[in-house]
Amino acid sequence: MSGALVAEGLHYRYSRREPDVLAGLDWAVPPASRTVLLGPEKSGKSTLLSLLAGVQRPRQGQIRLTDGGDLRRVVGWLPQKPPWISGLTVRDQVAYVGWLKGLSRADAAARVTDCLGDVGLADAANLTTQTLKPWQRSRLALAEALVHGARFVFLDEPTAELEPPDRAKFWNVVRRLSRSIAVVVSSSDTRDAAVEGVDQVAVLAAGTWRFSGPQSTFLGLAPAAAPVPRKQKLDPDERAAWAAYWSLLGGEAR
Ligand SMILES: Nc1ncnc2c1ncn2[C@@H]1O[C@H](COP(=O)(O)OP(=O)(O)OP(=O)(O)O)[C@@H](O)[C@H]1O
Repeated sequence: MSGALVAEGLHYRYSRREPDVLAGLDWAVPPASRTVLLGPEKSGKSTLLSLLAGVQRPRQGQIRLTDGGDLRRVVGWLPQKPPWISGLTVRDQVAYVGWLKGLSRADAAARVTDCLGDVGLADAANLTTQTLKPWQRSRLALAEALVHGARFVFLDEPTAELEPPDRAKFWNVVRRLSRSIAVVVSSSDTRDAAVEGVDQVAVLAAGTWRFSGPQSTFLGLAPAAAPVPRKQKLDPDERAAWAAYWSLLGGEAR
């Protein structure tokens, strides 16, 4: 089994005039795992994931692999609003991104078929990007995040726009991918923390951890006295996730 990705003492702020968004965060992402990162709006989820994915650099602190590999070669990133190149086919866009990430043309072309299969887009390989539905576009971006052989992928709010059937299919893709790679999913929907097979849950608020640990421990935090949210029908685990989150945020969650 290969090593974990470890972050130590991460500090980040967007400008000198503004306070730190992250103020000394430590974290570890195990290999071949599924992690859900929860937090209220503007708590720093996107900032943290973009640092871990190498899109931005921390002001202080370090991110490293415990097995000493080259971080840039093993991380992949799915932004909240993934861009696409109009006019290319799905196959060509993924191959192009692979080439941009340093693969030879031949290696990129060879990886495309595997990646599109892994994300459930094999049937869409010859469609042009502008004809894709939103869920297909986010799968395309996921294939791009994986094309160079990522071992850790960071997905920023990938379930935010998905209806329940597409959400369930998305989690099936994550389960399949995480047999060999670590998948970290940020979300503002506590139902994602209750999905079967999630290993780790982390809760970030105002740039500091309120919780980080196994899903079973997280669900066990649920106080019986938590109010029941009215807007959604929740199964027992989803209700436990919501109640645990609510109590970790000191009753601020809605
Ligand atoms: N490009 C940017 N320039 C300046 N400030 C930013 C930028 N991006 C984020 N911020 C600020 O950093 C803080 C954390 O934002 P971030 O997007 O990381 O949180 P988040 O938990 O992902 O929020 P959301 O769920 O709303 O996307 C917020 O105060 C936000 O306004």
